[in-house]
Amino acid sequence: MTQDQASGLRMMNQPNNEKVKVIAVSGGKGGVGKTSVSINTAVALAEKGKRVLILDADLGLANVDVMLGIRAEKNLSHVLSGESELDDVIVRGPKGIGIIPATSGSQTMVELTPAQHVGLIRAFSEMRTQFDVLIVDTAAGISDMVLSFSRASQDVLIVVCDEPTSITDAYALIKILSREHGVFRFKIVANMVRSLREGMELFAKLSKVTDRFLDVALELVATVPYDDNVRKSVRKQKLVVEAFPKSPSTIAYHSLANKIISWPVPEQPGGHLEFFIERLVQRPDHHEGNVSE
Ligand SMILES: Nc1ncnc2c1ncn2[C@@H]1O[C@H](COP(=O)(O)OP(=O)(O)OP(=O)(O)O)[C@@H](O)[C@H]1O
Repeated sequence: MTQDQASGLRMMNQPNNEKVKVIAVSGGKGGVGKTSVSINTAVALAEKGKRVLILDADLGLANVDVMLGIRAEKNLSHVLSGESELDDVIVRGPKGIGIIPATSGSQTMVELTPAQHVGLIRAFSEMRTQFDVLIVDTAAGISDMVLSFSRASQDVLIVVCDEPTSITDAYALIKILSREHGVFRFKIVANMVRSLREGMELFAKLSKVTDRFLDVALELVATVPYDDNVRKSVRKQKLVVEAFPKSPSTIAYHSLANKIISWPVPEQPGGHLEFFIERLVQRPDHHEGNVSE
């Protein structure tokens, strides 16, 4: 689809001009806590009155719905194949958050075909469901899908934890996003840390290498403590923010949610998801940097 076609679709289908904040949550490495950060923060935002939608773009492994014990009849694969619209696959989670489930684990669709990519862009431009924040829980690694969602989002959150490969994989992701996709600002979440200090040290480790080799700006936006209640609540198929409202990680997710609310949404003519779709269709060499300058 060309950009012109994309504009046409938007003009036909955008129901209103509400501004939407789109945040990609990435990590480079798997298992760092991306999904936990995405859904707990989503529920914290919902508790503050925001309408939140999570796109589970972790196409290799269905995650969000499993973590919440939700049985989804339809998922992103039905949208990609053109059988369903995005509005029809959205399932409701705690506090009314909307979830667009990923394809099931049996389907290995880590990379999208060009036709599926076009289908996804069309699906977004035709979506009628109203929301204030879209959180894209991307897959681990640096597939095209991760790169295009990160490029298209206003804010890119990178989750890291204290494991050597977490820092190197986060660095690899930041390098490719900055060098080839025009993303220069990154918001770092230090996860599973034993102390605030450990979080700051982790951030310092990553900034040291990015400052030396890349032209990017990193900001530490959250330090989520290691918290046994995260796993305990998963076993109950609940989220820690619901099951343990006073737990240290819950407090950290709420503080991240408050920050997210304070981040400006860039002024875009037409509003809604226009910029997101625009940037999903953009080729990597046509970028201008993240929008949240
Ligand atoms: N703050 C935390 N304290 C303790 N355990 C945590 C914390 N955050 C996440 N975990 C645990 O770490 C494991 C990995 O978390 P999660 O599934 O959210 O990671 P992920 O990065 O999305 O992984 P994947 O890429 O494999 O989907 C889970 O067992 C989760 O319960």
